[in-house]
Amino acid sequence: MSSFQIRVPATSANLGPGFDSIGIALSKHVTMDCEPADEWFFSVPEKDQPYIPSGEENLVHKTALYTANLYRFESLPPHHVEMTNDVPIARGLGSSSTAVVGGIELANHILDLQLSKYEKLKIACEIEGHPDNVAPAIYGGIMVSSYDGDNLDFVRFEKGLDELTWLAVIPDFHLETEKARELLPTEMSYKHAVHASGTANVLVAALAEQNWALAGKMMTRDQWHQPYRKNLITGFDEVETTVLGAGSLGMYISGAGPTMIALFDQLSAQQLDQLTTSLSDYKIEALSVNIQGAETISSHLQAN
Ligand SMILES: Nc1ncnc2c1ncn2[C@@H]1O[C@H](COP(=O)(O)OP(=O)(O)OP(=O)(O)O)[C@@H](O)[C@H]1O
Ligand SMILES: N[C@@H](CCO)C(=O)O
Repeated sequence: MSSFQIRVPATSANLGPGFDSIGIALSKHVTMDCEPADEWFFSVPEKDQPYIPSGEENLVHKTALYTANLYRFESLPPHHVEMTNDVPIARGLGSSSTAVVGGIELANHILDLQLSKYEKLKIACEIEGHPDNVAPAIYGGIMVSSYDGDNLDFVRFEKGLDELTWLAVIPDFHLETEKARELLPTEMSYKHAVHASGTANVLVAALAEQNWALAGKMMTRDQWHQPYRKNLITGFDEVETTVLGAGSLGMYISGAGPTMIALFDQLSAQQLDQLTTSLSDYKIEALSVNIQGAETISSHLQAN
């Protein structure tokens, strides 16, 4: 067995009202260079070492073993995995999904399982519980998905997305998804849920019609999670006012936060510079869509 490389994109979930259902793959990646070894070892960038273990308890390995077990393999031949990570941990850009999807790719390649993207997504949903990050991490583009623990259905959008800039405004603190979910109500009135689902419906229709202005408007009107989470993000209102003032079509909390994403259909280099200066307390990155999703490349292909 020779060496190979796995690349998994960052993802931004929810897009406002598409809670646990909608997500987009973006132009940041985790790269895993894998080669056979005597024991499992994940070589993690220094900045990530406090959060990502280097041994078999690493989420990538746990997921790979879970996948192997599903297909009646008791173990996986050990590998050395050199990770390069451009996706910040616990910031709302789908880092845990890069690990889950990376683990499925790892098992698929080492054991030659020949899994389809749909089979990979089913496994990823069993682990993550909701498809919003893992679906675009596997397929690329925007994925609108529904998973109830058994049935899995989705629609994928990619048309016109390359015209857009997804400006990530990344605060300098971590927010674990588990903690951000504890803030959400356990019940909602029927009337409120109908209103919240109407907003999500219009978002999806706007994405289908490539009506980006309407999509941006719906992103800011979410009722499912943002009203409960935005108070955790000091400066949320100020960031929103700044990006809307600079021509953003709408801003939402990416995944469970704390990153905020502002959608732009036009953003010049000069505007980007101005925003970077005005929002100097944050890391600012102008991202674009990733269309291909996760990829595994064998070493003989890498050399070509
Ligand atoms: N590259 C990686 N390799 C192994 N484990 C990882 C990796 N990246 C993230 N993780 C695991 O995922 C955890 C972070 O998951 P969490 O769901 O809190 O954040 P997130 O996925 O970045 O955010 P969100 O789901 O809101 O987009 C980390 O603490 C770590 O355990
Ligand atoms: N839909 C999820 C994304 C993070 O996993 C949430 O907002 O909690």
